[in-house]
Amino acid sequence: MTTYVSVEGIARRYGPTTIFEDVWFGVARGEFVCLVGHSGCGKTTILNILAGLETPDEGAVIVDGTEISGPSLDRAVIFQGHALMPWMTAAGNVAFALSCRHRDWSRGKCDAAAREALRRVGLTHAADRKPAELSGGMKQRVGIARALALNPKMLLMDEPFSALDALTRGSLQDEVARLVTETQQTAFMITHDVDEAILLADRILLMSNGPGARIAEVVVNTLPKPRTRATLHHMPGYHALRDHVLDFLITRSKAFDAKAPPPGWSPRGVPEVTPAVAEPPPLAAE
Ligand SMILES: Nc1ncnc2c1ncn2[C@@H]1O[C@H](COP(=O)(O)OP(=O)(O)OP(=O)(O)O)[C@@H](O)[C@H]1O
Repeated sequence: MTTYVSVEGIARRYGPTTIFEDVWFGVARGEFVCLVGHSGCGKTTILNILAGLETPDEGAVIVDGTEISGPSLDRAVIFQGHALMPWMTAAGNVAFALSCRHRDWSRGKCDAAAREALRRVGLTHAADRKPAELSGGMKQRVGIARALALNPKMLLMDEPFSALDALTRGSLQDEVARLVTETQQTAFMITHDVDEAILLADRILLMSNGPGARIAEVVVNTLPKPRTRATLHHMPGYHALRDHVLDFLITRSKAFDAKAPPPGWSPRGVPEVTPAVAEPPPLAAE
């Protein structure tokens, strides 16, 4: 896989406080990368830097060979809140984004493409409703439809399901897993939910606690796709993977010290681990 995004030594500082520094990683074309870490370590800042909404205090982000200098419709963001325009219908919201992306498209073409995008997320029936007439999950679906309709080169998601109830969250996670696998979408997502990361990610970046946070470890998720929430925990390797990420969050994220790093760690050579292969396959059913 070719590297699409290259994050090269970025840092964020506020006065004397370094939130994170020396952060290096890449995202390959078609890859789904999740960033996991405790509150305050700088995850949203990193996503905003990738989106071009913030500039790093040091380092650079190279996308497709060019350093980014601001936001682009090539990198669509799905936020925690859905950020829909309340006076427009669901279809209107998606069509508006499409008309910004494709200045030469007619109103009819934008509307048809918007309705197709809403169909893909199961919202055909709600296309003509305004956000106030939609549930939280439906609104978030509109946000997802809008981002996917733009056919971005990269999808950036900041805890897109965290404000939803557990049932809605689960079904949307499955939908996003299906859609990104189908479309081979390159994606970068922040989550606090370990199962969500295991469901969606090809690689999980584990960030140590701030201040002075770093990418401490990269976990390679070898569980086969397609994955669904219903089958995930039966997959051989799932428990080893989950325990590894949880152990990091509970103990190693605090203990990590970039001045006395674990053997084999360097900012540009963060160790990749593959916990799932360490777990023997379950015994065959009698
Ligand atoms: N204007 C500011 N001045 C000082 N510190 C700031 C400012 N803005 C953000 N920070 C700090 O930067 C750090 C990183 O914030 P960020 O939102 O990126 O963290 P996060 O890992 O995404 O957190 P969460 O998981 O809670 O969303 C936080 O510790 C925050 O307190």
